[in-house]
Amino acid sequence: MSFIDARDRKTGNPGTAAASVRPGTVGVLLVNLGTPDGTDTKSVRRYLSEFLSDQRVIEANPLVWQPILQGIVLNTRPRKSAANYKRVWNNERDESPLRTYTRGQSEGLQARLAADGIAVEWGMRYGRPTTAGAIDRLIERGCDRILLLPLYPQYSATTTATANDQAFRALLRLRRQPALRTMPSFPDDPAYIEALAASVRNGLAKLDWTPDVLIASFHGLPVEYVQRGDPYSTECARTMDALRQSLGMTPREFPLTFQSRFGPTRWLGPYTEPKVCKMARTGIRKIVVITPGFMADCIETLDEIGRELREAFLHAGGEQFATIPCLNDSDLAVTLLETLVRRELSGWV
Ligand SMILES: C=CC1=C(C)c2cc3[nH]c(cc4nc(cc5[nH]c(cc1n2)c(C)c5CCC(=O)O)C(CCC(=O)O)=C4C)c(C)c3C=C
Ligand SMILES: [Fe+2]
Ligand SMILES: [Fe+2]
Repeated sequence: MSFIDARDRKTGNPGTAAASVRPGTVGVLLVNLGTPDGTDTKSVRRYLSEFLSDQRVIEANPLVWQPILQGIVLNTRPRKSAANYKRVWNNERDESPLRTYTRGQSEGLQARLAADGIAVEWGMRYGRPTTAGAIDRLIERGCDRILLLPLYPQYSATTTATANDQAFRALLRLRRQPALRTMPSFPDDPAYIEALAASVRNGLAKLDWTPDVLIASFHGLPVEYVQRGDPYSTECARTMDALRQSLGMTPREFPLTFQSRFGPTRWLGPYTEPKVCKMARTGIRKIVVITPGFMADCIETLDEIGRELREAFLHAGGEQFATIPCLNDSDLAVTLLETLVRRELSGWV
């Protein structure tokens, strides 16, 4: 038995590899990070185990890292993370907000592209729905050309590259592969900056107070990864330069910070929480926080920023704290995705 046949059988979907392709259909696959299936410790442990075993995410030697992960991290972190996930969970759908918004983005984009005969599906890098399953669904819908769109405006090997890896890994199973095109990151694309600027303006207009400072908090990354060539921090800076210019703000009025530090190594700074607490202690009383690197609200924005950072700022002497939601499945987000996709499909449609 060949490798490919064995894998086709394993998916239980041998027909997708050959028979059902109607040549000519173009598909778009939105990929986000991933999320646990439930808020129980076991589901969170399973998810974190897959996520933190990815060598794109943790570059340490697996012979050293796996005993630490399995023996220490996965015996402590899942309980705390499960409690955090419970606080932000979408109980109506029994799923995490990240999954709800990613589905919403996919459905919104599908509605915009249906008349052009373009199929849209969504999947996750870790957990469910899987990237491979989403590719299978696109193939079942007749796609022989797929545009892969990792939902990260700023490129990082830890996010964009591993999403691409996973899609190409899924193709390993297939005898007849679709063509796969990957979307470049879009850190200062005018369509992205316009959507962010509009969301800032909308968010500020809803407040009956004016912030002393607007803070842009991005997910962090180990400094060492940047030193080895990851362009993430440069791309975050490009986003901020363009967004400040669009809003007519200075770095002092609209600083860039990094959140979600994990582990003992040095991460990109300044770290969001110490920076914000220092601001509170030095007389800044009212802040608004936006998280432009996240296309959808998730545990990192809703709990770490919306709850933990709020508490820390108020505790340090702050008086007013608000967050601006991520683009989520708003019209702004869907218009952004449609603009990026239509441009990137040039030559295919
Ligand atoms: C070394 C560890 C990590 C790196 C590197 C990392 C990079 C990175 N992550 C995102 C986006 C998200 N991360 C999310 C959660 C999350 N991230 C890490 C660790 C690293 N991330 C952990 C351990 C967790 C889980 C948090 C917990 O409380 O257990 C999420 C949210 C997922 C959700 O379901 O809500 C996102 C989104 C980016 C953009 C990035 C690199 C730039
Ligand atoms: Fe992360
Ligand atoms: Fe976090």
